[in-house]
Amino acid sequence: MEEESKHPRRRSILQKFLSLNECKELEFIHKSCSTVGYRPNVLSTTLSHLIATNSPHFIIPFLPIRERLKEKVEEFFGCEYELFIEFTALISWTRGASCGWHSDDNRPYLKQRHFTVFCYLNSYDMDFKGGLFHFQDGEPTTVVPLAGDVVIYTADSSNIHSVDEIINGERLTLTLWFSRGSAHDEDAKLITLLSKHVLCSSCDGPELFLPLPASSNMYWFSQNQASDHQSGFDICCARIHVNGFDIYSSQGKICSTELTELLLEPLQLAKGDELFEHKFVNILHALQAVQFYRWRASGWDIFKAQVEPRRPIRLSQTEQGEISYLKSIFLKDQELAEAVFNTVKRDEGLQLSIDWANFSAAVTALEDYSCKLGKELLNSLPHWRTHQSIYCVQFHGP
Ligand SMILES: O=C(O)CCC(=O)C(=O)O
Ligand SMILES: [Fe+2]
Repeated sequence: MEEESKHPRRRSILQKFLSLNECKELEFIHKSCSTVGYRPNVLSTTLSHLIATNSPHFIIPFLPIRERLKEKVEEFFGCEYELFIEFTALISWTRGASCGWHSDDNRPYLKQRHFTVFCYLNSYDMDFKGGLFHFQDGEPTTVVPLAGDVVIYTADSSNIHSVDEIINGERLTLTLWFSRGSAHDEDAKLITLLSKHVLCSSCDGPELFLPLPASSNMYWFSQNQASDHQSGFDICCARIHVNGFDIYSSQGKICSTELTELLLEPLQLAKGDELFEHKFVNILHALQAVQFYRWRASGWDIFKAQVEPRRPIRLSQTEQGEISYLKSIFLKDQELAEAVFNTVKRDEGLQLSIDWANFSAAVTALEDYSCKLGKELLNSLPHWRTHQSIYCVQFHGP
């Protein structure tokens, strides 16, 4: 009771708390790494998933944002130095997803969640239709998701809320829950995972952080729950497809028993009758390049002059046939894939404007970007282990 009267605040909207580039960078990570979520039509990227798929370096861009949010939540609710981040995830909702009235601690196993933070990474009407957020009572009642805006509220029953059904597009948030209980500290769990996964794989240098796909079920999107891969689609192939690319397997003849393994093997990207010569280590690596290009596409002129354009190779009829065959396997329902992932208004021109010289520059820039994050991770990890806390470590010198 006393706690209530001292801190009666229950919610706040922080406008433009994240920069547009922060939103875009997290969008890149989500679209490169997400898996099908815990509910139909929902996709998610958790930090532990990034570690498990050999992409722990992608945790780095979350750190300054997590720190700023923690500070803000503690300040707003008057609990400085008392909170722990319980869970961090990128979550996207696609057509058909919605959520009725509820509070965020409404299950016995969720009682440790004391405060909720939703950062909107894209915008209502521009990137998706539907998906308005409502509080059952009090002010504000309705929140219109806009890229960069953040909603913070107490996770208890004083903040009953709902989200309208998504009509179209992909609605993306960075979601965090905060707890007063140190036993629920996400950092401690992540440090344990990082210590296991990273220390053993990093001996040869950070350039080895190439993605490693999880089980193929985790990427299979289907309308019916009991998915046997006979309907629906692979989300990685679908994202590559809606960006105007195809995948080509250089593994020679396709043997049907090994099809599910195929996406774990080296493959190439194609567009129309042109094949890009670069070999990606697996589907996630190819997807990363496509999403990176999409993220940075506007600034490529600077890079273009610095790289030798790699000439595309013309595909033969047989090779084009193989591409169509792969599509028929991994995009069983192509119409559904397009309906789920096609954006609402933006980037309509992107599919038409792919230029292999620019794309090649993007692949090189992605390597530099990943290498920089990888180095930062490897330098930070000993500090995190010592302090049992994940934070932005300041490095001096070159
Ligand atoms: O994405 C949102 O705006 C809210 C979603 C929500 O209420 C939840 O995941 O508990
Ligand atoms: Fe909720």
